[in-house]
Amino acid sequence: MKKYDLIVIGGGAGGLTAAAGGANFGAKVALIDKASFGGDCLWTGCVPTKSLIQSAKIVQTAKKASHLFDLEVRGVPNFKAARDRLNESIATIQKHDDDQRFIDMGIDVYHGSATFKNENEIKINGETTIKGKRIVIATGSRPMIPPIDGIKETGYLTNETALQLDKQPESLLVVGGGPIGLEFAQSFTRFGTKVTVVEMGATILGKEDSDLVPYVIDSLKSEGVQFITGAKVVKTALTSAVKEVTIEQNDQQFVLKFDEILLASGRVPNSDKLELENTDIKTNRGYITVNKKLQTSVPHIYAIGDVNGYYPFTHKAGYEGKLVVSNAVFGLKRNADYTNLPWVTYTDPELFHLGLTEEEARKSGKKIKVYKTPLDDVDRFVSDHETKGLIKIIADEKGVILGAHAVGPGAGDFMQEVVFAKQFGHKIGSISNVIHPYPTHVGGVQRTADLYWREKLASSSIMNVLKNYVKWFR
Ligand SMILES: Cc1cc2nc3c(=O)[nH]c(=O)nc-3n(C[C@H](O)[C@H](O)[C@H](O)COP(=O)(O)OP(=O)(O)OC[C@H]3O[C@@H](n4cnc5c(N)ncnc54)[C@H](O)[C@@H]3O)c2cc1C
Ligand SMILES: NC(=O)c1ccc[n+]([C@@H]2O[C@H](COP(=O)([O-])OP(=O)(O)OC[C@H]3O[C@@H](n4cnc5c(N)ncnc54)[C@H](O)[C@@H]3O)[C@@H](O)[C@H]2O)c1
Repeated sequence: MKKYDLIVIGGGAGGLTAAAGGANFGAKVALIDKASFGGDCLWTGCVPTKSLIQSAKIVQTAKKASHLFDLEVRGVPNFKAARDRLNESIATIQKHDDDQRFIDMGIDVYHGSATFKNENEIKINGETTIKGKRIVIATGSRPMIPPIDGIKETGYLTNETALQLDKQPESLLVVGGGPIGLEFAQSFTRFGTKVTVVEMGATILGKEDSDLVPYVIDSLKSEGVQFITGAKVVKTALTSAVKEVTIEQNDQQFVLKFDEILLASGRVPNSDKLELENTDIKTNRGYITVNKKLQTSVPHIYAIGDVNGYYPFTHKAGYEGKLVVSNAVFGLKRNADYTNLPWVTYTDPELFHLGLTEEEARKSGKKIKVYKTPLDDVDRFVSDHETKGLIKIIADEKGVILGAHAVGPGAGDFMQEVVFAKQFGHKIGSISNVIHPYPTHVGGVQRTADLYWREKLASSSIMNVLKNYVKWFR
């Protein structure tokens, strides 16, 4: 039986980082995946959806150009061409996740389903058994299929199938108003599908700062997306190639008809096929329980990425992949810390999230200050005619950044400066003191930080002294 310092189960964002890191530092590593390496992000998540979003943006820009500049733009956008483009993106990025790259690092690569024989031995496809001193579980998550009466018989799409359609549906019901649902809803709408989103909660994007969400709602509505909130799908049926959907809202039921249904109502962890019953690994609703060092209840076995239930993002899985190398390969005792973990929802306008929302900050009991700049106060957005949006930074009384949120074109990029400042303990005032080129979108971040000094000076007695000094000096 082959023996390893580190066995990594799952070759996605988390597992690939952990395996490469371990091998770089001289550990003997085995990397197992039941499919090709790359995981959800590469094949059915971030990469193809962002490619589709960009294609849809081109279509939208063409429509806008036609409206604004009397350009003649005619015809129906070719949905299949968008699919080809996203597959091209996958193929190009896949080269970084090729088997050979990991073999060249000295890693033993296995393709097959991994199961625990015991707490040190892993079976691959029920045949080969390998032994590891330390094991990292990085098996990710998959779409949750909600318990809707008739859904299986009616048929549905998930992020796994919606990206490879041959034919664009004329009408689409999206179940779930989270990031997956909305990114798909807007893209399909821009290509001409009539999209309705049903969301169980009182609002879509329920985890986001409530000041920002209306901008996304307005933008999607103006493009034709319909929202039904505080509602759930209770029943579906297939009648002469049309999907009949019974929706319940305020104790009333009504039926709508769609060509397709996309389920985007959350995720479930891929832990159920690992035969964890042969170990003492504990789970909570299927998510593998870990401590801050990312150890499971069996200390030499770690769990990273979506499967541990914390923040299902690629960059979080990558962060944990690096951390687990420190802990499992070097024997350090580093804790995971998500205080400075940003995320972005790639609707148009984009939505950026870092740290506490205003609601959370107020609930924390701290005395807080909220600094806001609407994008129509930022020259670059004004000259772009892209003024729908808001930048918001939440700080404590001393200017320590607690949260930062923005909605607007490119918010995911122009807000990164705040992540740097927050992570390295720079206060909001420091952002104001950095020279920003004019006119940039990130200039809006500086403008928001300027508000801190403006308020400080206005409320300070030094201001009166300064005014008297200036009078005297003149
Ligand atoms: C539509 C969509 C869009 C997204 N967009 C973004 C985005 O823009 N930005 C962002 O940060 N995140 C995004 N995400 C989330 C992101 O894809 C995940 O957080 C990330 O892929 C998690 O990485 P992971 O390593 O935990 O799991 P994965 O990358 O999913 O990797 C898990 C791997 O484990 C393998 N595996 C599972 N079980 C076994 C087994 N028993 N034996 C062997 N192998 C196994 C799988 O084949 C897979 O390759 C998106 C997700 C979706 C669904
Ligand atoms: N841009 C990004 O970084 C990005 C993009 C896509 C996904 N992701 C990650 O993937 C995770 C999963 O995304 P998601 O959008 O599927 O999940 P989510 O949990 O964020 O949102 C699902 C939504 O569906 C609603 N819902 C659940 N059951 C329902 C039902 N039966 N009827 C109507 N509504 C229902 C929930 O109230 C929720 O608002 C996210 O948490 C996110 O972290 C990230």
